Amino acid sequence: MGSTIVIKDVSKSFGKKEVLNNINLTMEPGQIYGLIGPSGSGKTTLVKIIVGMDRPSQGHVQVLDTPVPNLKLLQNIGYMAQADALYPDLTGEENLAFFASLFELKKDVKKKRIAYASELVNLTTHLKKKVQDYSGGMKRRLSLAVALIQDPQVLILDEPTVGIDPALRQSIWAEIQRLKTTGKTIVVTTHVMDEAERCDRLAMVRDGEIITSGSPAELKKQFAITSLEEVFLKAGGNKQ
Ligand SMILES: Nc1ncnc2c1ncn2[C@@H]1O[C@H](COP(=O)(O)OP(=O)(O)OP(=O)(O)O)[C@@H](O)[C@H]1O
Repeated sequence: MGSTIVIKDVSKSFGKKEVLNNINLTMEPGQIYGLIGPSGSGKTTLVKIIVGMDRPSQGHVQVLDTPVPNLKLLQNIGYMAQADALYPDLTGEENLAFFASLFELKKDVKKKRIAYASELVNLTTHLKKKVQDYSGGMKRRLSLAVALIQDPQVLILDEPTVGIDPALRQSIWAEIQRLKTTGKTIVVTTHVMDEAERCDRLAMVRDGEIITSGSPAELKKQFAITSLEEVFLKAGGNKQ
């Protein structure tokens, strides 16, 4: 098998507005990739194209050697969107059961996955509550549990820890690191620099282009500075 994700010459326009310009990236198993860049730079558009929710205007994407979009691929892609896509009238548990039912999971596996995912995001004691009564952070946590429910090979997390308190953020990151050691490919968009530090590779997106990429240490070296925050400000900040 080749790379998990191959993004080749991808551009995307909405009407006359070009949002992505000739993106090329490959992503390998057992690695965490961070997409960082200012608001509106195109990160969400890029991850939606990887998932197959948006189509590129030019270029193409392959995930697990399969051209995107492909319905079967969704069994192997866990996607946590920036906006929570949950059913407010259902309980947390019912939401998880519903999303689990979209995948080919045996009954006992499904039960275990629901227990694992709700435990991971610390929602076990709130599973019987309706989602409309959840706080914003609880909804984010449930969305993360949904993304993990089918034990996908590829995890795509769009700002996964926004609204999540520091202690839980630590445990979620510990789990992301563990999942990586099982060979999964993880893509995270983030504005949080200590999260960017935890990625193996970073791609900095600005105005729809990848202006630089490399490991956190490489980027710091390239810009001769010690913190990623400075890399962000130097390379990713407002255009002068
Ligand atoms: N469906 C759409 N129609 C028109 N313009 C869009 C659409 N989706 C995104 N855009 C535009 O594309 C640009 C990139 O948006 P995108 O959400 O990808 O940025 P982002 O880097 O993820 O931002 P943030 O960090 O704030 O989430 C923005 O200017 C946005 O307004």
